[in-house]
Amino acid sequence: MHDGSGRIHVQGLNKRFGPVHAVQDLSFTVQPGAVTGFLGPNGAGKTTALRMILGLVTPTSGTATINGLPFSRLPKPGGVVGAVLDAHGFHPSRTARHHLLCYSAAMDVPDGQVDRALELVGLAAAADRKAGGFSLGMRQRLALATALLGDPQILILDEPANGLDPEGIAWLRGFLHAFAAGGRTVLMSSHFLREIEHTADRLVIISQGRCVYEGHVDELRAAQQSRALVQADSPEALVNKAQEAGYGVEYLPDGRLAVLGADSRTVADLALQAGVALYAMQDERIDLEQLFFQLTHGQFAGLAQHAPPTPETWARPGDGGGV
Ligand SMILES: Nc1ncnc2c1ncn2[C@@H]1O[C@H](COP(=O)(O)OP(=O)(O)OP(=O)(O)O)[C@@H](O)[C@H]1O
Repeated sequence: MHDGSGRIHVQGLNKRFGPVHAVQDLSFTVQPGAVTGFLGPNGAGKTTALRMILGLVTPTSGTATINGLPFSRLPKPGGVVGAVLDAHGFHPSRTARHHLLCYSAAMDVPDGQVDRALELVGLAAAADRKAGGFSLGMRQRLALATALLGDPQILILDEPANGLDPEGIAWLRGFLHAFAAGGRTVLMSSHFLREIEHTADRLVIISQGRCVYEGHVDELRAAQQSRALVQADSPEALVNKAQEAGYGVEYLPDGRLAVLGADSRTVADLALQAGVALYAMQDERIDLEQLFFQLTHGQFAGLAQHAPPTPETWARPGDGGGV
């Protein structure tokens, strides 16, 4: 039964495993009607946080609630949350349908939901094939079908795009968008911003167990100002015109101008108004991946000091280096 909220609320969550402080004072909210990407480098604490939300790991302190309740107190949790933490736990000799029937019986869900779930994830044609012969992409879909059995309000997916080919990623994106557009909630983890930036509407980025960003993907892009790089025959006249229009301008060492927050089309219009000829224009795109590295820098600090081996490391004695 859906109560119309579909909100996940994490407040001051901490988890220690002996000396490892896996999740540190983590707070964020996941809203319904959107896909929220839960992002962080390897070891950032994503899986631990998801497991705490799902009541599989006990927090050292803090709370995680779904629709205002801890997972363990949700009435009929299968109808509220469907989760995929691992797409590998299938009995290899069981068919996809048989696998789902085992779960539907355990969840007290009508058997009709099995065929619906297989249809929803595009596995209807493979329903009677053994899961042991499934590709990684098919296993991901079967895991998703399992999560959908209870017709949940919320999907929590740990690295659902892992191992998917581009077609599989595009399919997953369309699936999750439609699910969220119907007013439901998606929380999905990933360690690649690129993999998630066109799927997620909102982002929660963590590093070393702490939240370093929570907000819309577009806001993150906007935080990194774009700029147009131009070569002008009369830079001073263009600078004056751009400043009049409210744009900041920087002189680059190579003689070009960088007009901050503008695209090349806007700068071309300004140049036309100022009677300035332009010889070259380039839009500098916002590199979200770079921003992600900056935000999670602390996590990589130790690794960065350990430079990868050089080609000399692999040279065998007596190698002349020629081919
Ligand atoms: N059961 C456990 N016992 C001890 N340490 C653990 C346990 N589970 C996780 N950790 C540690 O907690 C930290 C966070 O791990 P976690 O798996 O939550 O990160 P993650 O962001 O999901 O990483 P990845 O993207 O590599 O899966 C890591 O240092 C990990 O080694």
